[in-house]
Amino acid sequence: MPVAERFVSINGEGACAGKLAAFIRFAGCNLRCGYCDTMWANVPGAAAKGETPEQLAAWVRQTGVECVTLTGGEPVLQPLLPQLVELLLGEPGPCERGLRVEIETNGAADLGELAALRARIGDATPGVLSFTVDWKLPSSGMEQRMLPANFRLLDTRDTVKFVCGQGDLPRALEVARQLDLPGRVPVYLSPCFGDIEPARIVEFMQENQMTWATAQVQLHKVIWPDVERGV
Ligand SMILES: C[S@@+](CC[C@H](N)C(=O)[O-])C[C@H]1O[C@@H](n2cnc3c(N)ncnc32)[C@H](O)[C@@H]1O
Ligand SMILES: Nc1nc2[nH]cc(C(=O)O)c2c(=O)[nH]1
Ligand code: SF4
Ligand SMILES: [Mg+2]
Repeated sequence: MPVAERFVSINGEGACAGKLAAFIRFAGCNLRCGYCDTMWANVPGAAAKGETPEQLAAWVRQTGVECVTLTGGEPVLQPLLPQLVELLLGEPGPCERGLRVEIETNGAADLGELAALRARIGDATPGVLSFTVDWKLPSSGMEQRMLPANFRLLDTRDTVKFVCGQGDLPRALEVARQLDLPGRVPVYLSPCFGDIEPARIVEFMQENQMTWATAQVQLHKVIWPDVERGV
């Protein structure tokens, strides 16, 4: 599998924000979001080290952390991802309750196989798998690529993330309602970094009584504003 980088940091996004996590970033993506902060990992021929699922699972074990984030680029494009996920879910984890494996995915890669794997494995493995799925909004330039079927596969273990740029907030609310997310899947609203004031997101939530949504700023960019890799 083409690994652009792997590192331990605190998770800066999603339901595990603030917790130590082992990150594996795969090279290559099927989208080109205008704001992408990891374009360096997406370009054809991006530097990547070939590693097997077994090697990656061994590295995760050696880190000693409980949370694992599989990201990219677009991790769901990797044909061996289900194999890696199955290995990770079978790991005992540092606290003997298994690993919390999170897949960060863009909404434009079919989640059917991974959702079926999760249903098949069920409670038989110690680990837990969750999907953090973006719905790309107009400012990304990629909204037409979203696969609504992906969002029907999600439940309370998962997260739908709306990265909001200028003018995107009303569309995020409309999509959340159309996809029947409130009360069914946790929803996070995150500012496209540097593009809109986070306070604008909070105001919008207040104006629209979005009690079901969570506002979130990318924590790692607050802590390490000028560092692009390895955090
Ligand atoms: C780099 S992407 C990799 C995973 C997958 N390709 C995706 O888009 O979800 C990880 C997360 O970073 C977010 N992201 C990328 N650039 C961003 C930016 N400039 N501001 C805020 N979030 C950003 C994406 O929207 C996504 O939720
Ligand atoms: N610290 C940190 N947390 C993250 N959570 C999701 C990330 C990603 O790029 O998918 C990310 C990242 O790049 N760094
Ligand atoms: S889908 Fe994710 S990795 Fe791909 S361009 Fe968009 S933000 Fe970047
Ligand atoms: Mg990132």
